[in-house]
Amino acid sequence: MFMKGILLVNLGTPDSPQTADVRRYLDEFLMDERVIDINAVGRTFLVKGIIVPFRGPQSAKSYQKIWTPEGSPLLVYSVKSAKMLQERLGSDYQVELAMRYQNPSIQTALDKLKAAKVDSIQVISLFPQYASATTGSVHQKVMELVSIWQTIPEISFVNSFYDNDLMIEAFAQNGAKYNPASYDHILFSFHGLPERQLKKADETHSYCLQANDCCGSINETNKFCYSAQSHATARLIAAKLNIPKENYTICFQSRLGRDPWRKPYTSEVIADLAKKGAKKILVFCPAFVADCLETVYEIAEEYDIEFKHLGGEKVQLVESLNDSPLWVDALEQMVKTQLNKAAQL
Ligand SMILES: C=CC1=C(C)c2cc3[nH]c(cc4nc(cc5[nH]c(cc1n2)c(C)c5CCC(=O)O)C(CCC(=O)O)=C4C)c(C)c3C=C
Ligand SMILES: [Fe+2]
Ligand SMILES: [Fe+2]
Repeated sequence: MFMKGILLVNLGTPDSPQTADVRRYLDEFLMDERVIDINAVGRTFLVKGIIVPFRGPQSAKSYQKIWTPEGSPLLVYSVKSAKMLQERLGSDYQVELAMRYQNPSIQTALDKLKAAKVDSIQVISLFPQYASATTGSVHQKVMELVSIWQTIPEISFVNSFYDNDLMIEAFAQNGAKYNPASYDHILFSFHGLPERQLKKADETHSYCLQANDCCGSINETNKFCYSAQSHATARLIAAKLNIPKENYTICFQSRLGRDPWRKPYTSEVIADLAKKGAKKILVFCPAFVADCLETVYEIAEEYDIEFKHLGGEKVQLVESLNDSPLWVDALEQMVKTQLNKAAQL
């Protein structure tokens, strides 16, 4: 009997919300040359000299606010959805969950798949939209680790799933519970990315952030662009929920440092909406398949407080896919589609 290995990989989270663990996490994460993509000396100075010592304690306080009795939401939901996928797929498959940074590590997960003598490994990075800093980094790490194995099994990688219909439906169903028509405005807030990284992904060097409405549709030039894929995800969810174009804004959150990141910034869009008299805003965060610091703290807590200070009433977060059965349907479909593709070759 052939045994198929499935490796699900999410970003990673600290082992605990204590400063030392948060610092270790930030260090591993931000020293990744795909994340802070500047020269090694500059990156080391910035990360080890500034961000880890100063941001560490501040981030630890934020993590303490979102930590649950079971642990960090990102890990708790990722583990739950991996278990649900294992149950769905049955005993011909072995599903392992890993985190790109910290634990459970990719090394440990790959060791388990190797011990199970799997015939193939399918890697699914849990980021709907491709970015070098996330999916690219996961794929590089897996390739590095597997490259020294004596026998390298068949390996496939899912590049992105920004338009997966079941995933779109899952976000739409979560949003529908809030009756989007009853809100003054809807935001699709994606994790930000430095403009520099978006431009580096554009091999023509003349399209991304330069052509008029460069993210308005997916085409040959921008098909791997994080921003274009984010815009496409937002359009698809909006279409499912019949949200007219003028009632929503696509924006980007969680920027770090002084370099320009993809605009508009969520914080500025929210401030602007408050100025215009909006009272209730509904926020989807479809760059995240599990709730995490960036959703339950940054959006539901920080931005809600800021909006209220500016005269607004509520910033309502649409919960992420977490352990929803429809999300597990989407994962199952990705596994089966990839296997069918391989069988046809
Ligand atoms: C969804 C995709 C993500 C992209 C793209 C991404 C890029 C990116 N992130 C940072 C810096 C930080 N991100 C942090 C948290 C964080 N980021 C993602 C996802 C993406 N990041 C998630 C899911 C999380 C939450 C993790 C959790 O434990 O809940 C943080 C740490 C938190 C903090 O201190 O505020 C930092 C720092 C950069 C620099 C970057 C692109 C280059
Ligand atoms: Fe991030
Ligand atoms: Fe782009």
